[in-house]
Amino acid sequence: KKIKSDRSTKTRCYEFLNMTSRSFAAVIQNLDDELRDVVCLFYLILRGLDTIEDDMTLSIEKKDPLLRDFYNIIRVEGWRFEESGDQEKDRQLLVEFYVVIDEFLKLDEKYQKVITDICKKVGNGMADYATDAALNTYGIISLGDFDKYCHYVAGLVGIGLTNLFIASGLEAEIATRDEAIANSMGLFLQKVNITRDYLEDISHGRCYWPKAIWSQYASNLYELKNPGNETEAINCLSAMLLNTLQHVTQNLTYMNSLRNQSIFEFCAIPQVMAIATLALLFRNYDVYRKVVKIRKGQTLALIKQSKNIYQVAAVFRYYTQQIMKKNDARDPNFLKISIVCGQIEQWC
Ligand SMILES: CC(C)(C)CN1C(=O)[C@@H](CC(=O)N[C@@H](CC(=O)O)C(=O)O)O[C@H](c2cccc3ccccc23)c2cc(Cl)ccc21
Repeated sequence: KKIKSDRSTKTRCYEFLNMTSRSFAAVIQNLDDELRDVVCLFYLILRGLDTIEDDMTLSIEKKDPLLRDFYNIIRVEGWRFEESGDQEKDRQLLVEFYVVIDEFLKLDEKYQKVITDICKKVGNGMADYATDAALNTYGIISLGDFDKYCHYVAGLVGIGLTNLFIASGLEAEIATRDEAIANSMGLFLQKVNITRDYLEDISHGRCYWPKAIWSQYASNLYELKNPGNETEAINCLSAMLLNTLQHVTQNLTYMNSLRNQSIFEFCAIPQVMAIATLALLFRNYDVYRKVVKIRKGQTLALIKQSKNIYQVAAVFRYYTQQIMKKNDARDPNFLKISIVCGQIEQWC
């Protein structure tokens, strides 16, 4: 009986992984044996946290303790959560969360320690911002707030992954130990998602674009998408791109320090997707009409181009040149964008 339940709980975890994240699940399953289960569980635990944070049907009184206590919850055998409302596939993960917990508690202590530590920091960070959103104040005012929020929801994931890579013994390079560049890996991905998801987020009454940026182009974030403000909207988008591009050279340094092939591809694929998405978003008014995504065919081509640092550098060089071509001298960010693109091309 026990053996059967072991097989089914681990299998069930991978079913959730494939259910909750399309293309990325394959990348995780491609990791070396030592890290595959660890990263799969880390991903599912973070997905559980994210589902609770994103659930607009949960009152702040319910949500706050759940987020702050999640690092303990992942040790409570049998725990499940049935009140989560909106996203069906994510909801099912929480209904059967005890499966993730069972597998998590089987991990080597050194991995449990890393994941617990990150969960505690992410949970508290999310709870801090959830309160702001509940109080309906714009939680993200300054560029510092922007980097802090992204640190909580994505930068810490980079730091956690780096600690898992080092704990596994598959990576030892000092450069990856530098928390600032591991943090930067996450900030880049999250800022691209935030820039891309403008319409979806404001339709849910959430806004993650920092006031320090949008207030230079409109008196409120919702106004940006109104007819007649096209030029301001496009230039605001450039300012978001400029803020996001600043992480690229650190990320290239991080990827250049990786030695394990499966870890390299695991880290490189989301980065090349992100730069391709960012280039597509640049000066693209569709951001204010729908969620702009790169085509499936482009995704597959990019995955093939993520095998080593030379290929990744070539991809970054290509999309940086695409951005330079679209750059417009009338845009107040024109010069700064060309400078940061120059720095990226220099690195490559
Ligand atoms: C918020 C986020 C960027 C951290 C989410 N995040 C990622 O975006 C995934 C990619 C992903 O989920 N893609 C989605 C597409 C999409 O959702 O837009 C897919 O289905 O293909 O990658 C990241 C991720 C992968 C590799 C290295 C990383 C280093 C620092 C931070 C995050 C890192 C991720 C790794 C883990 Cl373990 C957990 C979450 C993530």
